[in-house]
Amino acid sequence: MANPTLEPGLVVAGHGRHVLVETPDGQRLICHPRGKKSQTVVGDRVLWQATEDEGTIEKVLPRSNLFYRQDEIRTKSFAANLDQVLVLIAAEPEFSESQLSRALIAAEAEKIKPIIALNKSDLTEPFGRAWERMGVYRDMGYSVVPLALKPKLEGIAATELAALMPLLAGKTTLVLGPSGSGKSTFINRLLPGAQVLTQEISTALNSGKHTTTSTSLYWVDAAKTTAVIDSPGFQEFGLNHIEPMHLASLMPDIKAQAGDCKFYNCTHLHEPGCGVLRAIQAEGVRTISANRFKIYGDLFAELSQKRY
Ligand SMILES: Nc1nc2c(ncn2[C@@H]2O[C@H](COP(=O)(O)OP(=O)(O)OP(=O)(O)O)[C@@H](O)[C@H]2O)c(=O)[nH]1
Ligand SMILES: [Zn+2]
Repeated sequence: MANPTLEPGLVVAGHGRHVLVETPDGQRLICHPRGKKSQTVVGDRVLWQATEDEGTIEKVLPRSNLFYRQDEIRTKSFAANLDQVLVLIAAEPEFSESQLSRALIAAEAEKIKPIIALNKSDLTEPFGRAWERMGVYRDMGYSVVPLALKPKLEGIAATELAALMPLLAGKTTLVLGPSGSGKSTFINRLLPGAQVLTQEISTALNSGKHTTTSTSLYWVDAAKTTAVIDSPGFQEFGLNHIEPMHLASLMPDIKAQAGDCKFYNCTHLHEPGCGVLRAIQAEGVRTISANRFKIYGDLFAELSQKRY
């Protein structure tokens, strides 16, 4: 039997090694990890033990998934136990297709469903161009949702947000995106009180220091069935944890053509009888865009470098 003094909880915010744990009755308290090694992330289900006024994390329960990126020197975990990842990009600043693809690949690798949201639909011209660029992602089966999150744009904003809500309902969604895409605006549209909450959490976790928490989980509904997790904008999205030979299977457009390659261990870069290269060289309708094939090739090279 489990130790009776261990209480269950959900990690709802994290800053460095200190986390905020929510108990089943809705209380929140600061917890510290026991020992140096235990790493908790937002979304973790844990068992904690009360100390004088705070708590220690005694155990992290098994995760259904962990969404993370990894560069040469370190692993950066975003969150655990996710149902889906909402990749929020915008008409402006222009997003990098390589960064978008990396986020999608990381999600596929953990079998987490990605949804793409393209914000700032009010900026008609750049939005039109961006929407067109998203065509290949729609073709490979991803949901691409238009958004206008800026509060002033009540008309479109309300309709588009309403259209997104059924996709979020009953799920835990990590919101991910480059700086300036509108992540804070999104959280504040969904939860008008979120800014205040973020501030309170920051203050609690940093003992008043002026730094923001890195990641927080917000309940969207009173019944606590729908949650969104925000995360800080990222610059680099390393995928060092992915084997180069596994890459094609995580890119739906490449995967779709990789079935009839002559060699079972085809890298899809130079082999004769390669289905991917055939698709790239085909006249007429392109099933793999030149951009995506370049991203594949660049990533394959990057992931094939000596690992540490
Ligand atoms: N035109 C337009 N601007 C928007 C829209 N949504 C957000 N913005 C603006 O885009 C800018 C960036 O929005 P934020 O919500 O701060 O973006 P963020 O993703 O949280 O950025 P970081 O905090 O840097 O990660 C702000 O000036 C917003 O007002 C939109 O639908 N249309
Ligand atoms: Zn091939």
